[in-house]
Amino acid sequence: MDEPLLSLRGLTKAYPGVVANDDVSFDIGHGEIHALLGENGAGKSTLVKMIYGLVQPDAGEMALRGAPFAPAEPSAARRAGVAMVFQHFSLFDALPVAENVALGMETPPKTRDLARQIRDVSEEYGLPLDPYRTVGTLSAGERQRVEIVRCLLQEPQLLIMDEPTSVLTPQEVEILFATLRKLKSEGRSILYISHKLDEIRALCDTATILRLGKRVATCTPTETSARELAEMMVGSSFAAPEPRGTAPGEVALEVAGLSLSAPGAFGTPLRDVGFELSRGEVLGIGGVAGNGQDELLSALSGERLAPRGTIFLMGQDVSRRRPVARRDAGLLSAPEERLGHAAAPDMSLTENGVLTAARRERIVRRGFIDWARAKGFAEKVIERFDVRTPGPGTAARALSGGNLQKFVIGREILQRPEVLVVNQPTWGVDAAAAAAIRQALLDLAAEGAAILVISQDLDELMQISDRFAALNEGRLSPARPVAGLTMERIGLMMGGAHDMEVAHGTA
Ligand SMILES: Nc1ncnc2c1ncn2[C@@H]1O[C@H](COP(=O)(O)OP(=O)(O)OP(=O)(O)O)[C@@H](O)[C@H]1O
Repeated sequence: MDEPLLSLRGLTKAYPGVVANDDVSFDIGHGEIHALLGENGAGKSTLVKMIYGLVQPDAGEMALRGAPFAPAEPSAARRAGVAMVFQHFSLFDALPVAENVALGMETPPKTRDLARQIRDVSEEYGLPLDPYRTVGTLSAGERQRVEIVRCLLQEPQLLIMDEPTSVLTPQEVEILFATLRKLKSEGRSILYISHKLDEIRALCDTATILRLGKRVATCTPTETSARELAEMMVGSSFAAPEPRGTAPGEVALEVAGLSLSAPGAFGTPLRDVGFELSRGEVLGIGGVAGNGQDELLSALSGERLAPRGTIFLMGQDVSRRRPVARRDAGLLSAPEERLGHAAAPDMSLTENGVLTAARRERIVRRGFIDWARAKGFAEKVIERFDVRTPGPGTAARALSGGNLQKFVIGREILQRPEVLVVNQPTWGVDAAAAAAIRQALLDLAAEGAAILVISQDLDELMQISDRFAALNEGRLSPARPVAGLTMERIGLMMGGAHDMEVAHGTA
């Protein structure tokens, strides 16, 4: 089997102001798990979009099993045996699994037959899924299974996955890896985009590294250290974040007895949430996605008002204050979903800066927007946080995911919050940029701000938090100092075994 499954030769794609892929060539073999690595904006998404027929190359060619391959649209790629699982799922919450799968098919079978096929495939590949469950009730990991099973029903030869583990628990990651290894054993190939270098080393046979749109190397990840991989991506070495060891000061944020009903049919209610957060301190909140993370952020930011007497900022009850008033008082936040929630996709970075910094940066005065000041602020964020973009006039949607994330977090940090609440601050951000964001959060804490980091990345929380608490079905465990916390204890906290201590204490 000398001939590769897919060969890429000289692929080039330019956008205004940036060459997203520059003369990229490499091969993907049969039965190979091939990692695609690179910093934010290196061109990974653009490359896989060309393979999947979503974007047409300006130059270069592809061959699938030796035959010319130039899909004009995704359905052509699918017919040729290429399937893709996106980072953002395209599922309808109100419909059951089987109907969601049917919607993506050109000639769907009867629901009963399709349900059987879904069961068969999900059992065969170890991805348990009930075809009749409503998608809105599924966890992020289960939704991803729907997308994977939908792809597997097409019997693909090449499965493209864009950062699949960012929404999964450690256990779910293991299940996914077992599935991918089974596909490999059947001779199918996988192109795997990820920023998690340890995972790539555990799973992938080969890795291609892109930097600034060019292929810089193709290597064997098991023979290359995570540090070497990261350095190939950035082209230099970078420093891991260092805590500064400040002693916590007075309490800046206090939450007590905070209960809120679920915001919609598929949300999570908050149940008697309480914690204290001091100046100079980083409190990490972990937990599996969908356990109240978004709801906690909206209650703290003021997007949803909380019952009186539940949220205190520097001793003042802000529970009934709206977002603008909370911002004025020094409580700033950055939600998880960067496009649509944290940033308005069609607005420029300058305009997106105005959205949250209007008052604190004195961009709006006497009802007028000072555009020079607005642009200056956006430029400052771009420069300080190394946001790769042609300039502040660029629309938010034209930025790569990681670069927009750097902008969204940087925009809040530069407003010098008293309390900063962030959800998934480094989601989809490459290793070097993630280290820079974490360092910026630690620096902010060292300057006396109180920081609440909600994240599904346990390594991140262990690295930067002073104390850790877990959300489980809308309940928050007591916060514990991170020093001395074992993985087993963390697992128990995430699983909701909050009363362990009490039980032991009274035994
Ligand atoms: N539709 C578009 N219009 C203009 N520029 C674009 C468009 N899509 C991508 N780009 C630019 O092309 C470059 C490569 O982006 P791409 O999304 O492929 O990177 P990536 O490696 O997938 O990044 P990330 O890891 O952050 O998702 C970036 O500079 C990006 O801003």
